[in-house]
Amino acid sequence: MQLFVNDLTVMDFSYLCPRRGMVGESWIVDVILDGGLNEESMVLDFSKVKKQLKRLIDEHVDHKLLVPAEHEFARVKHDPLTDQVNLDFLRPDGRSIHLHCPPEAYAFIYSEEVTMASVSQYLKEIIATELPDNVQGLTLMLREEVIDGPYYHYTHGLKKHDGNCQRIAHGHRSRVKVVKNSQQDIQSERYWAKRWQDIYIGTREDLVSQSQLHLSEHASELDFSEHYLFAYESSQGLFELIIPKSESDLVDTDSTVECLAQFMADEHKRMEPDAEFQVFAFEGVGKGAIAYA
Ligand SMILES: Nc1nc2c(c(=O)[nH]1)N=C([C@H](O)[C@H](O)COP(=O)(O)OP(=O)(O)OP(=O)(O)O)CN2
Repeated sequence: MQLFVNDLTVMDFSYLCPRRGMVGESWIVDVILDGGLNEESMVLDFSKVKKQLKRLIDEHVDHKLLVPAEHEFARVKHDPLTDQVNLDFLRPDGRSIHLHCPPEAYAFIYSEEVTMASVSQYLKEIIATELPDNVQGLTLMLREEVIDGPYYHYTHGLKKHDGNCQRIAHGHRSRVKVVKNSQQDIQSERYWAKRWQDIYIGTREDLVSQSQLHLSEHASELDFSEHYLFAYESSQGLFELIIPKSESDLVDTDSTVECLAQFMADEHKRMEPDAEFQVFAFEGVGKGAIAYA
């Protein structure tokens, strides 16, 4: 017998890609369980499927940075004294990425690439150990939201959030809608899809100098003029990130979706002061903020 649950959850996370850098993603999870019936004549109570599987997925992927631990660019070092993990992703041509964060900020995928297949395998191994004996098989199907217009992938961290969004490198794949003078404006939507294609959105007040960071031996060799350096401390610990300027954008506010929607609306108003703008900024799938300028 097979049991299925579609739209079990949406995983919002970022991953490291040798070519694209840091990529924000939102993947929808569908699941199929194979097994015999238990004493309730069920493969597994839907409520348990939803709660237990979602909890495991949240714990192991959601709001984390996924690292392709077997890629030749990846260097990982745990400091047992501080319980911080240094991650260096040594992309060539000055595009390396470096982090110094609590262990919970990362998920290590033992593969050369982070793909739907490698993440599904990683989660399957974790979830399989927690299933009751009558459930013998598990299939996880990951998919992107179908978006019939422009969208972007961004990574950010919300230092004031009291949950996992405080992690400095988690992200989303998000659609955007811009209305200019009461008409949907595809040109403006394409502008944001290009500007924020694979972007790190940092808050200007989180910029620090190199002397304020815990640099790994790899990061200390960098040309710092080509990188932004961000750091903050929040309830889960100390978060530090060094990332190429060419793959980042700066805002003067926090990067909540409310602030990003307003940032976009204000940018349009600055470029065309005589027009009226309404921006629908999504954060992942099915939620977001609307701003006016
Ligand atoms: N009003 C706002 N609330 C939250 C914002 C925001 O910008 N404005 N942002 C976040 C985080 O960035 C987070 O990444 C949002 O992800 P989400 O998956 O929705 O968060 P949850 O874990 O709470 O939801 P699940 O569906 O359970 O994964 C948070 N809030």
